[in-house]
Amino acid sequence: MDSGLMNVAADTNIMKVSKRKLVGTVQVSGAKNSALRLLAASLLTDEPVELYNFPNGLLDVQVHLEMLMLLGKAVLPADRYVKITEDNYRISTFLDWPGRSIRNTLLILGALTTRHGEGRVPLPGGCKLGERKYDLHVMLLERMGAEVWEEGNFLCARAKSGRLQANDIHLPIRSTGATENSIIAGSLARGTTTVWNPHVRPEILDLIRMLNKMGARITVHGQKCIVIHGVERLGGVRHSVIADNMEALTWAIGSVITDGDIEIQNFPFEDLMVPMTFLKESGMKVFRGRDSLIVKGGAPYPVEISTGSYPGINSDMQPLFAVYGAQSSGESKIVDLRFPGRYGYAGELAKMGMDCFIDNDLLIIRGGKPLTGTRVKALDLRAGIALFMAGLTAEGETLIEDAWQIERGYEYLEKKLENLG
Ligand SMILES: CC(=O)N[C@H]1[C@@H](OP(=O)(O)OP(=O)(O)OC[C@H]2O[C@@H](n3ccc(=O)[nH]c3=O)[C@H](O)[C@@H]2O)O[C@H](CO)[C@@H](O)[C@@H]1O
Ligand SMILES: C=C(OP(=O)(O)O)C(=O)O
Repeated sequence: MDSGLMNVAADTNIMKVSKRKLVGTVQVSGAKNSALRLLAASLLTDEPVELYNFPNGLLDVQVHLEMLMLLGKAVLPADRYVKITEDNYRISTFLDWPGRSIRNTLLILGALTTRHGEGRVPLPGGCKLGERKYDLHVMLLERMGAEVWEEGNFLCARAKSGRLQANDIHLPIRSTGATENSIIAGSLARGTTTVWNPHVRPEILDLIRMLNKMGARITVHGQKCIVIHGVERLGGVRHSVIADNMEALTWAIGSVITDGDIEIQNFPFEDLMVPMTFLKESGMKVFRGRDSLIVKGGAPYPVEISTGSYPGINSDMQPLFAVYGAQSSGESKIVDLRFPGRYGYAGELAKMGMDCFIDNDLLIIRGGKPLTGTRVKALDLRAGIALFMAGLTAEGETLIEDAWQIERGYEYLEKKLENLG
């Protein structure tokens, strides 16, 4: 069966995509951006952490699990499940990881420093989205009594009094990672930490739910603040990872633009209210089941969106909105307020025939032009999946270089596609 996707050369990591409709049923996996945070939180306890609905197939998750093992944790993966234990090892506070780094090393540093008083981790990696600073992570650890410094390719922290001290953390922007790191660091700090202007989004609520099950005392006060009463120790936990809203949105958009018909199971309705409102207003036809969404193909209309904090449209979603807009007759406009100028992918889509230009911070797409397959490059994860979706609508073959980027955030893509055609 032609899955529409073939990894033609594993060594050069090129993915070949051809035109096809997506028809059938697909199950949304556990969320990358939740699973990674929960893995960092597993460092806060010496007791077992068991995660269900766990996306073992994701490249970033595999990197993270290996990092945990390097630190002294034992990892037992099974089907959509992982168990992390400490087995009497002394956990190392120096993550001497020689491979590709991930953004989550910042949270690993927060977890090591709050539990062991110190940590040393590779500088953060992750998608290159223009300037991606980590000054807020440094600021919050310093506010909690740590000294933080860089040493070559490593970021190091040490609690000056041996244990982090709770404090007020005022975030100037609703940073996802800085909110998560404050929660992680605050959970074992001495006293009460208040995070003002936090980013409250589904992945963060999932992290808080798990930590509270472990014995943490964290309360969310709307978008105003999150209060964390530090505790002496945290225990083991069994927890289920939330569904990946990015993956769910990908299949919904894929169904429309390939004129397909997909039932998306495990659809996180609550987490996608705003993006789905925009898409429904732009021609997406949906039918809601109990925990699934059926999306039928049809004519997409142009979109006008800006990205921002939850419940708004996540910056990660905008490359998919661009592909949606490219299929519609008319002009679509995108502005990314989270990562201004995150439009590198548009240049790659232009190679396939997408008619677009950038005007200051605005991306304008003149939709309705047919796309043609050619050789393009996945500049980051979401750029990669956007090219992949565009490839499903293009005449001829699309060859995506650096396709490993897609595997960072989409597991079992080939297998899922087999069920969709
Ligand atoms: C693993 C994970 O969950 N990654 C997500 C997380 O990234 P991440 O947590 O890195 O993103 P942030 O929410 O922190 O970034 C928001 C904005 O704050 C700025 N900033 C951030 C930290 C800092 O120390 N200093 C600073 O200036 C960033 O440059 C950006 O402009 O949220 C982003 C959206 O918000 C998503 O695109 C990423 O997929
Ligand atoms: C930007 C992303 O991830 P990371 O923060 O891990 O680079 C993403 O998931 O799109």
